[in-house]
Amino acid sequence: MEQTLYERLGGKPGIKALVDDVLEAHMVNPAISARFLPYRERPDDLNDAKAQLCAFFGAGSGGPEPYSGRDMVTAHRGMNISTSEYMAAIDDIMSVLAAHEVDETTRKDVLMIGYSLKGDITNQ
Ligand code: HEM
Repeated sequence: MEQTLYERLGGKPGIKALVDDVLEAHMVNPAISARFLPYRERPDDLNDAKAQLCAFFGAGSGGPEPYSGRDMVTAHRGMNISTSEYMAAIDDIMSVLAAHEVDETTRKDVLMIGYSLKGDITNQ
């Protein structure tokens, strides 16, 4: 039987490692670092954000963990995230997946899911 996306991403530990590195990448990406650097001063909030992201990606990729965070429109409302900021975030995600040697089909699957959320996240 085919593996779920969750399994292909390495399950819970694999997704945790990806989320950690994606947030680190956002903090040094000049296009979006200003949005994320405040978390450096608030490690508890950073850990909460990471836990929400792990649950979101886990639940969305076929894993057992429930996601109890906000929907994407509500979570990003009022931030006025531009299309170029959105693309910068997607670039970080794709780079981290490549660095973790996630295979190309899986990278494309993640890209499609990310792209499907664009309208919910940008210009809200
Ligand atoms: C595919 C793209 C994205 C996904 C899947 C995503 C997912 C999420 C999730 C699951 C949360 C947690 C929601 C909660 O705590 O209830 C969140 C929060 C957040 N996102 Fe995104 N996001 C994306 C793109 C972006 C972009 C492009 C930015 C900014 C450049 C951004 C900035 C933030 C910030 C600052 C928060 C924290 C909000 C708060 O705690 O008030 N996100 N995102």
